[in-house]
Amino acid sequence: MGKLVNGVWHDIWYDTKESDGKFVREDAGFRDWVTADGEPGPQGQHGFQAESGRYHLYVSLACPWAHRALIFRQLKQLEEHIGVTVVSPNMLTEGWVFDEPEPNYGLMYLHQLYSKAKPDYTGRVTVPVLWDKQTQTIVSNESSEIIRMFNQAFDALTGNHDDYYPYHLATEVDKWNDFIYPAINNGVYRCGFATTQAAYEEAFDGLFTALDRVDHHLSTHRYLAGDSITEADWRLFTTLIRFDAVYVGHFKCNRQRIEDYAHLSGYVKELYQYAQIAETVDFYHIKRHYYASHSTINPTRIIPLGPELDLLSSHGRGIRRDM
Ligand SMILES: N[C@@H](CCC(=O)N[C@@H](CS)C(=O)NCC(=O)O)C(=O)O
Repeated sequence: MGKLVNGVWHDIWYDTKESDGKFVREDAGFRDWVTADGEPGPQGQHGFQAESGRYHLYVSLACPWAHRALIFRQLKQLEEHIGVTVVSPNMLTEGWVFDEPEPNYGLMYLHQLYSKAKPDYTGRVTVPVLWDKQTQTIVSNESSEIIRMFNQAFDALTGNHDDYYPYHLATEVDKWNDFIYPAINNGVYRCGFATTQAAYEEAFDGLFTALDRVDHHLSTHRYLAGDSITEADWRLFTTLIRFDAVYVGHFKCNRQRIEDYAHLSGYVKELYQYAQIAETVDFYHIKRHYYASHSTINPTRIIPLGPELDLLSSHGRGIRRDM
């Protein structure tokens, strides 16, 4: 694990000294936007035109943020239009690496792609990365924005108009995202990467208070916003699906498992069983990455064999109705 400083790779772990032992995630460095016609993005970001075969997605199958992008590529039938390269699950001294040279330039390290885009780049080298082969640069390395682009920019090419951020639910989806990101999506990392007892306990309390609240909501609602699956559900899903396999043990998020929740347990199964989603979930990569890469947390790098997960049995969510 490390970062680029002025385009040069340094092998350094997260610095929590300045933040009382709390893990603070860095903002993504590339924030441009793909749009149907190349017009600027919603906040005036530089626009790149949606074209078949022009963009390439670099992901880790372990990473919950990259998983969002992979899910949207699948849901929106972008497989033929946007190529994908999966990094090795082991993130060690060179950060994310490729098991074999990546297909566009034969690079071995993801940080080489970042310095190709910006030779003096300073920042962490994260997945996902949406790469533009035409101008040879990173369009975006922010998953929440990549999935918004995938949700509609390529609709004319794919003919798929499914909308996971519909206008009439946008405020509600944003509200859920704002609640779930700090406490749950990033909350598990704040537990796992905390370096003081107090920072861990604060993250732990926030995490389980938030999970309790979501579980309660799901007792009377099938999904988070409205009566169909939205972006907010997929964003929550990528954390929930890793929870019992990794976060309970490795990140010490162990008050209870998702399987022990009355409603979250069925909800995560329903999303897992949604068409083509199970094939985006790879527990080998998930377990291997966390347990073998974070040597400060697990110095022996031993990867636990369990738990046995039951994700294919009946989810029991079909009869629920919004109230
Ligand atoms: N804000 C980014 C966060 C991505 C992120 O932090 N990815 C992790 C993997 S789960 C990563 O690549 N970490 C490498 C590092 O921090 O050095 C997003 O949502 O796309």
